[in-house]
Amino acid sequence: MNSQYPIPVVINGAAGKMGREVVKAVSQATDLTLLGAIDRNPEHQGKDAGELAGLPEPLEVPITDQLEPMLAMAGQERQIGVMVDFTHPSTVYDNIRSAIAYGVRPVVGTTGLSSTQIQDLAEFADKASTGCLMIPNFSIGMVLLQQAAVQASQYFDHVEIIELHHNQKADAPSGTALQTAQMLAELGKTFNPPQVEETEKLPGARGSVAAEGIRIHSVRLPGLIAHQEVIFGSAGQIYTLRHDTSDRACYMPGVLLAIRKVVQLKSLVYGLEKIL
Ligand SMILES: NC(=O)C1=CN([C@@H]2O[C@H](COP(=O)(O)OP(=O)(O)OC[C@H]3O[C@@H](n4cnc5c(N)ncnc54)[C@H](OP(=O)(O)O)[C@@H]3O)[C@@H](O)[C@H]2O)C=CC1
Ligand SMILES: O=C(O)C1=N[C@H](C(=O)O)C[C@H](O)C1
Repeated sequence: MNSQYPIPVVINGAAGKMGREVVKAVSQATDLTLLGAIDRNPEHQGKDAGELAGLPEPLEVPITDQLEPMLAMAGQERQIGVMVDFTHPSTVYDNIRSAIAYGVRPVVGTTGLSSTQIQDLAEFADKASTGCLMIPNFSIGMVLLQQAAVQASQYFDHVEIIELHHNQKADAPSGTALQTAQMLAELGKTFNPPQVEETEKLPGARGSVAAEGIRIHSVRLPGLIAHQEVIFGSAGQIYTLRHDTSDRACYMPGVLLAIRKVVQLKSLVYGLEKIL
């Protein structure tokens, strides 16, 4: 592939909260070109993606709900095309398979896929020798939090995760909290050995166990964006790691990096930390 051409990018979910940020970020990057802006919302069909995202000038890229024709077009470009997906757990699996079928590289921010679906997509990408980046959290702060948590988990046997999000979020727990629990579980020990026999007077009061005894608690409230605490405890001490987002712009350096990296990959890679 010739890298003298900008990478054509199709954004799926372009009218959503994340999609609008990605429209702005991609349109401002000189090595990328916004080829298509997909969104199912009937209210936004035909609107200019740039104007919808709050840019002062139109980008002359209209919002359309036609994903497949747009992927077909991206698959015909001189440079490998990329589909960025920030949609919904109910549609992302099919979107990824379609993109790969058209030779377009998916960069997936949408969370809520099951581990079976992720495994299946990894096999599909592998067979097609097509790169796919699945990244539950694009912010550098979260990567650093997770690294610190992995380090701390060597010294603490008790840990719980609290994730807090806006109340428009479809999936619980968050993809990030699940990934964090998985990272700690990979250490090979079981956390939170029971100290007493517990009774939940209300089902779910103690959260849900993700892996190796690690519990995740999910909070949903208007006014929140995305936040996570990993709380370690041992006799006489508490060690708390916390990450807060105040603007979805925090994800954009990670999204742009992923777009540039995915065109070089031949299989599915999970997690921002793998491409830093
Ligand atoms: N990886 C990361 O760093 C981050 C990941 N996320 C994840 O990204 C995803 C999107 O988040 P966000 O932008 O906040 O969500 P929004 O609801 O704001 O945007 C989602 C967009 O996808 C559309 N959509 C919803 N359902 C479908 C469907 N079945 N088929 C096609 N399109 C659909 C929505 O349309 P409509 O308005 O009609 O519903 C909307 O335009 C979520 O899974 C979220 O968890 C979010 C932030 C960061
Ligand atoms: O829905 C969100 O907003 C977010 N979703 C991702 C997740 O589920 O981990 C990433 C971040 O927490 C924001």
